[in-house]
This record gives sequence, C-alpha cells and structure tokens, in this order.
Amino acid sequence: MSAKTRIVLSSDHAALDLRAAIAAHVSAKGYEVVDIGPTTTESTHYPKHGEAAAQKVASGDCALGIILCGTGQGIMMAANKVKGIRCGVCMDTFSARMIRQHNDANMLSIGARVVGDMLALDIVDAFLDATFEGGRHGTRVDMIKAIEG
Ligand SMILES: O=C(CO)[C@H](O)[C@H](O)COP(=O)(O)O
Repeated sequence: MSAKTRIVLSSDHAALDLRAAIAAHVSAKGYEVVDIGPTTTESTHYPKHGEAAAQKVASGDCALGIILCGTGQGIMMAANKVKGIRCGVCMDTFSARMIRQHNDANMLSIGARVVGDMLALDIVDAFLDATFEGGRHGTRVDMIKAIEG
C-alpha cells in the first residue's frame, strides 16, 4: 500500500481515544487519514458509523477503513452489510495480517474495550503492511463476492 493512500476511520463512543491514537499513528506512517467521527463521547449507535465508513471504502473514496467500537463486533457487522466490504475483527496481529493476505479485507475492526492501545497499533501495522496474495485466495474471495451478488 503506497503512501498517501486514504484510510477512513470511524468508531462509536466507546473508542474515541483509541481512534485518535490510531489516526495519529496511521498519519505518521504516511497515509492520508479521513476521520469521519464522531467527535464527542456522547452515546451513539455503531451501525451508522460502520455503514458510513464502509460507504467511503465501497465508493472508492478511501482504499481501506479502520473502525472501532467496544468489542469491534457490532460495527464490523454493520460494515459488512455494505456491498463490496470485507471487514474482520482482529484482536491479534496474525489475524490482522491474514485478513489482508488471504481474505483481501478492505476494512479492519478493533474492540477498544478488548485490546490495549499498543496492541491495537501493532494490529493496525500488521493490517496495513500486508498485501493480498491472490492465487487460491483470489478464487475464494471471488466466491465471497458471488454470494453478495
Ligand atoms: O461494542 C459495541 C458494539 O459491538 C458497542 O461499543 C457497545 O455495545 C456500546 O455499549 P454502551 O452503549 O453500553 O457503551
């Protein structure tokens, strides 16, 4: 992934601090961060933030997305309802690398109430630094795409 690739970030109220840390980290790596909020810790609803971030990726405005909620699960479920999105929740670096290498994931979800900040940044690095391997994995990703029609 080349520098200045646009990465969309979003979360719900459970992950503002971690989202800010990830935004700074991703920006320092040379990517262009598109942070679409929310900007306060007022309680909000993760589906709308997951969908909004997913639309940025599905439309091609952003190449990749990183989304967060308390567990990472709900916002991932919402993002995956948008056609063209392949989003995985990762709590470890191996999974974060593999969802790019094998699944061609275009979005990463992290649970801010599950992983610590330093691990979260390592997870982000593993995701961003990996590339899709294609081959047999491409056949399988095509099968996923065929399911959504
Ligand atoms: O993890 C989440 C969804 O998967 C949410 O962040 C969590 O459900 C929010 O809970 P609360 O409104 O009690 O802060």
